[in-house]
Amino acid sequence: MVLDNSYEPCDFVLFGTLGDLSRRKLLPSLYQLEKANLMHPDTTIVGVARQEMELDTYIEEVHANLVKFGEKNLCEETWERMKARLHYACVDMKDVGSYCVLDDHVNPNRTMVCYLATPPAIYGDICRGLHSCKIIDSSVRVVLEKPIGHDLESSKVINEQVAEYFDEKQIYRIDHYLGKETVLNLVSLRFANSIFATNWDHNCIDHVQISVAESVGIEGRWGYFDDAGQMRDMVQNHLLQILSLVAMEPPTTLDADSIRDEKLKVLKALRSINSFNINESTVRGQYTSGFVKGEEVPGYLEEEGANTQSKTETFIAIKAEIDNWRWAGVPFYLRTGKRMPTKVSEVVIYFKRQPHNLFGDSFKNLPPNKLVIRLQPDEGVEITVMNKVPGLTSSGSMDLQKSKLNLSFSEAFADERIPDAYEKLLLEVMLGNQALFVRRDEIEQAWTWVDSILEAWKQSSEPPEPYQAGTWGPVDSIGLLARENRSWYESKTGKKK
Ligand SMILES: NC(=O)C1=CN([C@@H]2O[C@H](COP(=O)(O)OP(=O)(O)OC[C@H]3O[C@@H](n4cnc5c(N)ncnc54)[C@H](OP(=O)(O)O)[C@@H]3O)[C@@H](O)[C@H]2O)C=CC1
Ligand SMILES: O=C1O[C@H](COP(=O)(O)O)[C@@H](O)[C@H](O)[C@H]1O
Repeated sequence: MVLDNSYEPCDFVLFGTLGDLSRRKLLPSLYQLEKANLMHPDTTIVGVARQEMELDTYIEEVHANLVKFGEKNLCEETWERMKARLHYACVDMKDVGSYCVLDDHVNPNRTMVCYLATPPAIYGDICRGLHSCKIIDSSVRVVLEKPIGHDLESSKVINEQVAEYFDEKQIYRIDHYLGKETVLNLVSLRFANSIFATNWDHNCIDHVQISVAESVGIEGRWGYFDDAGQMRDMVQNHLLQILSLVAMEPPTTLDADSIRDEKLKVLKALRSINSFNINESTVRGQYTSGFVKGEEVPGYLEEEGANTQSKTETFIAIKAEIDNWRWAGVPFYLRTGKRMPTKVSEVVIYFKRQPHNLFGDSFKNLPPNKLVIRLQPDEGVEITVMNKVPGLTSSGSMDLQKSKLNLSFSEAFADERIPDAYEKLLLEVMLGNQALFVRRDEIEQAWTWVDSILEAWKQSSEPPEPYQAGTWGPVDSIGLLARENRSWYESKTGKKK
């Protein structure tokens, strides 16, 4: 990409610049944009935190973080350019009076991007603080990190607090999965290929599987995770966003609202899961100690800081149904968990079997065609097809074999570096394009669906099923598909389930 005339410089103000997300993801992503010459020469980066700090110390801090979490061997020329952009402002984000210091760092004649890498509980305080020093006008953009709320009600409160000062057109809600190259590729795969565009419905598709497995546990985040669980941490946002992109109708254009309107319709069409259908539609689990990649790991209840009575789920499998014309009768099976054998995210489309068998008794059960979209790692797309085995047979019958047409991005685009999701998203905010950010109504609709499941679990008083770390989740998750004569896709990168 090359910067064009429409790309304006901005003051990129990073609230929570000393926090984990900023250090591990945001500052390294800004560095990569710098390296790729995608930062406007006049753009500045203003780090904001509550610690008193000289600019030189902040610069040293950023440098150390880039080395630790970004590139070991920083490109000196890139770093010199990035360093020249850095400012630091000390603000107690809960103290309205402390925001005036920002006047010394931002230029009122330029676009200001406020990235709130702080706990969502203080988003309202930050907006109030910015308002108090008269810094907000219609050109200011605000970026909100997830999770926005804990349920529909608290999400509405946060959204309202921000909406008091910012119009929806100024608000960029992050779901970092929308910045992943392969998630974006769902749109091109579906709508740039007529072979898929015309076969993408209940006439041709039997069912869809979306799996997002992680081998890590909760990584020292007990306080946050135990309150959230896998449902709020992964399903409410990432899995429902992937599902929406897979299931949405073709948007009229690729502009932000066309895409978001279509995603919203999918979320609205999701059949409610409640106490009547909770047992047949969901399975939740909690990991016990085990081995992941040969290393012994503790169970969830033995993690540092754990409450040993916790019933929080670390694994979920859901049979989701979309009540609309396109998807009637096509289940979408979602599965996500911590401490699974490997890190792998995939969407697998199972097409319907052939209506009639031409190939004799040995091929009575021809396997269905499958489209496997590997989101991470080993990003790529694979289709399984049946082929004639070359050669002659005395009976004259045809021998068939299952083969794979495999497009691996690392081979096909060997010279291209796959950017981190945050690089893409930060660039889009600076360009002022909201297409990859989640609109308020989408977030609230997703909460409506998720809250109903959480409420049904609460009423059932059943604890999550234990599963050993290093496995693919509780046995019942296999049953969720097996009772419909289906099974989970066995990932190439993973072990047998
Ligand atoms: N870390 C991650 O991988 C991910 C994080 N997120 C989201 O990103 C956001 C930030 O998370 P994370 O970086 O992990 O959190 P951290 O707690 O590591 O960082 C938050 C930062 O906000 C600062 N802060 C909090 N309150 C105030 C205040 N009153 N005044 C000034 N500064 C304040 C903290 O300052 P101090 O250090 O002084 O307390 C800290 O630097 C959260 O919304 C989180 O949910 C989302 C996805 C992944
Ligand atoms: O948002 C989150 O995502 C990560 C997984 O992200 P990925 O890009 O590594 O797939 C997850 O580990 C974390 O718990 C969650 O908050």
